[in-house]
Amino acid sequence: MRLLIANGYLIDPSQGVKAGRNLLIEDGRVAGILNYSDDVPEGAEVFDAAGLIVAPGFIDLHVHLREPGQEYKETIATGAAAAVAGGWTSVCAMPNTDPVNDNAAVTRFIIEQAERAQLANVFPIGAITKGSRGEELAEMGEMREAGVVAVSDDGRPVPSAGMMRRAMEYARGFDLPVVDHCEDRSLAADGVMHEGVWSLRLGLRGIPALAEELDAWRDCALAELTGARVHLAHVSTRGAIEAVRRAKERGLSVTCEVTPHHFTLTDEAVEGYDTNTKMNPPLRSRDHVQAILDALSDGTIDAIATDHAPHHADEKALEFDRAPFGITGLETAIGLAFDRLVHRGIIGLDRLVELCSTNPARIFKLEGRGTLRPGAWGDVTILDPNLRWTFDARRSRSKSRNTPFDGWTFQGAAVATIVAGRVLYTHPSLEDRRRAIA
Ligand SMILES: NC(=O)N[C@@H](CC(=O)O)C(=O)O
Ligand SMILES: [Zn+2]
Ligand SMILES: [Zn+2]
Repeated sequence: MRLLIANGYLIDPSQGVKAGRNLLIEDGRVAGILNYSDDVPEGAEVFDAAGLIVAPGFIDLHVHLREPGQEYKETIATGAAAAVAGGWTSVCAMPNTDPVNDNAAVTRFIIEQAERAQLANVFPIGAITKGSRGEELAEMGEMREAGVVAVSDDGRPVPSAGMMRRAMEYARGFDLPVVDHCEDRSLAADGVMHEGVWSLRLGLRGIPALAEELDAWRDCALAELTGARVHLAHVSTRGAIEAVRRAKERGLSVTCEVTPHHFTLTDEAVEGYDTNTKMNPPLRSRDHVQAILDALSDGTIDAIATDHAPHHADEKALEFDRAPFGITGLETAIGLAFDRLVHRGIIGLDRLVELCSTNPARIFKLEGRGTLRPGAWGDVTILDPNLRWTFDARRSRSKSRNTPFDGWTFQGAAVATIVAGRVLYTHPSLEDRRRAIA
């Protein structure tokens, strides 16, 4: 099986490639980077990528697929379908399912379901503590054997510094990164949105920025103490970014991700009490959003991850106080990244690829991903920086529609998603781009 992605502009930061080249994929793997003038290899199907960017497959470090246990919100298959429709060739699945992915049996189940779906690659993340209850460490060794690529109690913070220290020491022994959801629950209490002018005005209980910042500082200090690989999930505050910046200056193995909603929206979006503006961490004030944009452009932020968190319409139909935290994000992330970051000059195209592919692969040590080196997996994301399109949540591949971006129009999209040489998604604008060569 041969696929030639022809006439595109290749951007692969992992090998410093930024040039017009053809990409050849053979039997699921990258076989080579060719010149436009080279002969089309015998029997290759040609995908014409003229005018498009060809990048190593995008990897989302943070999604919630809800299977096992809450298949009415999402399944591994529907989540993986939404992923490829959004340009993601791989997603990393958080363990807050029911049961929690805190043992090898659940890990193996997730991998089997993903293989059955034959869509995006799914890399499971195991729990840090049993049931993510924060009391007893989970069997990280067994889960690693079964295929987890990181550990996290996402959805909940690890409650004490002592427990986090032991978790980091244990995870370090298995060379697994510890992904932390930073939230000091004694400060966050029963808050439902960012604490500030808008929470006052709307009469909603606030979550102070400090709830995230305290845990971020704690985890950076513990990264130094333990030497563990530490990755901060969904950072949303100036202070958390400052903690990461300092940790990096000290040479610690600390990385972080931001979500598209946190670089796009402020807490003002909560004004209409739309529960699709309720997520954890909450939408922050303008000053925090500015800090995120600065950190995206100066390199402090390593990755863009969606924190795709599907919930059923009936749950989101409750009043703001009672609705669950979380929004979907797989299909709007790249549109938002183009609109809000690339076209506003905050990042360039190569940095976009770094944030969505090169760095995520490095952070979770995903072998043969995030690169188009010969021998790597033939996972490719094709981008059209100029395509104008409108997101219609009713046509989402996800089972859930809890998004604040329904009806938004974007300039820029992922227009084709290729996993191991199989073209799994193409935007309708690309019909006629594929032809088989006899
Ligand atoms: N982000 C959210 O608001 N919700 C996530 C949990 C989490 O990421 O902390 C969920 O699982 O629904
Ligand atoms: Zn979280
Ligand atoms: Zn999450």
